[in-house]
Amino acid sequence: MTLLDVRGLTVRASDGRTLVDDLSFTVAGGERLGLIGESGSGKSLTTLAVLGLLPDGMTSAGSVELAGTQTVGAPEKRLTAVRGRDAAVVFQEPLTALDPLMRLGRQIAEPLARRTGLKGKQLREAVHRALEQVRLPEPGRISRAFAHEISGGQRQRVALAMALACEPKLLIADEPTTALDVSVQAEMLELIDTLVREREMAVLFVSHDLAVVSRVTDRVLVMKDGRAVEQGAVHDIVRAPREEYTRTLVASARRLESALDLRSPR
Ligand SMILES: Nc1ncnc2c1ncn2[C@@H]1O[C@H](COP(=O)(O)OP(=O)(O)OP(=O)(O)O)[C@@H](O)[C@H]1O
Repeated sequence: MTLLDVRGLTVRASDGRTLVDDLSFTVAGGERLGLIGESGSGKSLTTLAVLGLLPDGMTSAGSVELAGTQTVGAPEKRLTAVRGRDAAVVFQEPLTALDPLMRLGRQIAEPLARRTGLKGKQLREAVHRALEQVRLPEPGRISRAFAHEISGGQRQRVALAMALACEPKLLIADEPTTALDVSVQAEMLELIDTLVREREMAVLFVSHDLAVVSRVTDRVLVMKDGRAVEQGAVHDIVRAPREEYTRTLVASARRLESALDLRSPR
C-alpha cells in the first residue's frame, strides 16, 4: 500500500524561483527509496516539504499524501499530528534535532511517553532500551549527558533513537552519515539498515552519494535542478544508467568505491 504519494510537488522561493519542479514519486509501506543528486538539486527541500517544514517564505504546491494526510497547505495542527507518528526525520547534523540545554534521556523520553504513556521508572527503562537499540553503551551515562558531552557519531545515534521512539511508518534520513568519519559512517548505515528492517519501516534516504544510498535502499530517484531525472531499482541504475547525469553519479561512486578498496588492508 502507498505510504507516501508525492504528485506534482513544486517548491518556490520567496523571489519566485522554482527550486523543486513538478516532482512525483511514491513510497510503499516498508519500501526504501533513495533521493540522490548533487548539492542544490532539491533533495532536502523535498523532504522538508513532505513534513511541512519549509523555511519561511517558501511555498509549495501540488500534492503530498503521507499515510492518507495531505501535508501541502495543511494547518500546523494537522502537521504536528503527522510528524513523529507517520514520519520522523534524522538530519545530517544531529545538533539540529537535539536541544543543547536538555539532558539526552529527557529528549528521548518525551516522544516515548507520548506514544506509550509510560512514566517514572518504566519510562526510564524504556529510554535505556531505546539507547541500547542504537548500540550506545552505558545508556545511564548517555541519558544524563548533554549533547556537547558525547561524540558526533553518538549524537547521531541519539537522534536516530529519538526518531524511532515514535515508531513512525516512514523514516526520513537526510544525509545522516555525511558529517561522520568514514568508519563511523559505515556503522551508522548498517544500524539504520538493521533497525528499519526489523521494524518493517519505510525509508526515504537522501544523499549525494550513490554508494551510500545503495547500501540502504532498493530504489532510487535521481534529481537534478529540482527535477526527477530518472528512477528505478538501485542495481538497474548502477548497471545501466539511462541519463548522462546519472552516468556521472555512477562513475563518481565507482571511483570512490575503488579508492576505498585500494585503501583498505587486504
Ligand atoms: N532557505 C533557502 N532560501 C533560498 N533558497 C534556498 C533555501 N534553501 C535551499 N535553497 C535553494 O534551493 C535549492 C535546493 O536546495 P536543497 O537544500 O533542497 O538541495 P539539496 O539537493 O538537498 O543539496 P544539499 O545536498 O547541498 O543539501 C538550492 O538551489 C538552494 O540554493
